[in-house]
Amino acid sequence: MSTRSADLPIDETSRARLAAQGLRLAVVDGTDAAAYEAWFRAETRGFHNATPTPETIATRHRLLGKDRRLVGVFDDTAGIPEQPVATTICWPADLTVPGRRAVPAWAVSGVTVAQTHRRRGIARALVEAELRTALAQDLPVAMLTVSESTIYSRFGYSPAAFARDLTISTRRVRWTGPEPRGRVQLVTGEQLREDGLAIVERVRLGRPGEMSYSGHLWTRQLGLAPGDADSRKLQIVRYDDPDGVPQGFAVYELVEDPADYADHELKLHTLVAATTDAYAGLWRYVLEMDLVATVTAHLRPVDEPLRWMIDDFRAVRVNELDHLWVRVLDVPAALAARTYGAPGRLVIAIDDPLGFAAGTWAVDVADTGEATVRATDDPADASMSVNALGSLYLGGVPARTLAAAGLLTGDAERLDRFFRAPVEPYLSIWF
Ligand SMILES: CC(=O)SCCNC(=O)CCNC(=O)[C@H](O)C(C)(C)COP(=O)(O)OP(=O)(O)OC[C@H]1O[C@@H](n2cnc3c(N)ncnc32)[C@H](O)[C@@H]1OP(=O)(O)O
Repeated sequence: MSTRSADLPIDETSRARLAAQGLRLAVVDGTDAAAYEAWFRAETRGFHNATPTPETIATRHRLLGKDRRLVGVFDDTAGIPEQPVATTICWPADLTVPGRRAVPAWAVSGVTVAQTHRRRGIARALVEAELRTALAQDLPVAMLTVSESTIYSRFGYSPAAFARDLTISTRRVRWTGPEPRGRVQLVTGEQLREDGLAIVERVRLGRPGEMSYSGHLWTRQLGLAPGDADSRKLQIVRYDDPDGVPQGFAVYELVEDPADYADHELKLHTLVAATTDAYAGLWRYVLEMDLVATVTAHLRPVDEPLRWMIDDFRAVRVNELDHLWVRVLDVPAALAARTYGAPGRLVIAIDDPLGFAAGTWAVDVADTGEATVRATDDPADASMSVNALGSLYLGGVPARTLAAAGLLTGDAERLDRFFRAPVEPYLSIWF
């Protein structure tokens, strides 16, 4: 699948649109080291990051060059013509949906346009091209995580999974949760390379919003990406159950407070647990660290049990952010990929300015929760934009909320009976 993605031809509509401006839209051959480097330098610059070292470029090329679709927009009159003036990188990944199953999705990332070429429709051409590329591969859904939440609604994307950043005042906290029965072990990233990924894989289907990943995204999480200056700060622990089986891990760094050595901040980068015991063991370890006054935890699930395992609710301050944005492209395939909370028939009318998802669709749900979905002329129970459908898709956003916000009309309670999932959607990584 991935080789095919990289080799698919460039979208003709966007190619012609950019050619009219004297720009060349092209697939970049990621297996060619020089072409990859030029693309990667442009992407790095687009995100205002430091110029990558040769080591970083070589590693990224090795990990990403072969199995990602790299796209660039070239301006042959630009100062560095071999470097694209715009980039994107895409690949197929499995997105977990309600019902412990996954839908194949088009992950879109690295969308940048050089400051010299902004606001002349280049990003629009790139983003729309990759929606059509997704459909050309029969991928019913596209997804991304965003730098700014103002960009992607116009293309039919909408937030479907939220996340929270936590700031915990550890001196106020006493552990009241279960006593973990296993053992927390300090390990190296290398030691966790295989076991850790196996744990990630085990939890993935239990949580709508999680996606399949490995390679670069996993290496980065463990601090094993060469050339990553921050990786030396990372410490890693693994949780082994009483039988010695690895059931979770945490990756964190400690930051000194120059004013008081006893007031370090522990930045929790990742905490993944396959069992409630591992969850308790890892959080307790983190909260009881000596010389630490504050734990900050980035990108945590909105239904984090932690606050119910300590004696002071207000020791945890919460900041919520939109995280995973979903774009439904093929309504029958996308909706049939998940299960539903109620049997029966639901008819929804979808408005989609780009056309892909537009229509009236009957969702017939069997007692098993599985659905068949087809176009219908029946009157709709509810009407909404493709954006609202994207937000409902993983089961986390209540239809009643969207109705109250004026984003859908019709029987929101019925929609909620069908669409709401028992597990809050969550994605534990940026991509
Ligand atoms: C999934 C990801 O990769 S998220 C990362 C997004 N990239 C970044 O944040 C890197 C820095 N920013 C950039 O590189 C560019 O400014 C981009 C990619 C955000 C936009 O590129 P441009 O080529 O300037 O956008 P383009 O001209 O195609 O604009 C398309 C539409 O988006 C709007 N738009 C573009 N950028 C923004 C923005 N930052 N905020 C709000 N709206 C925006 C434009 O007004 C235009 O609207 P309209 O067509 O509805 O009138």
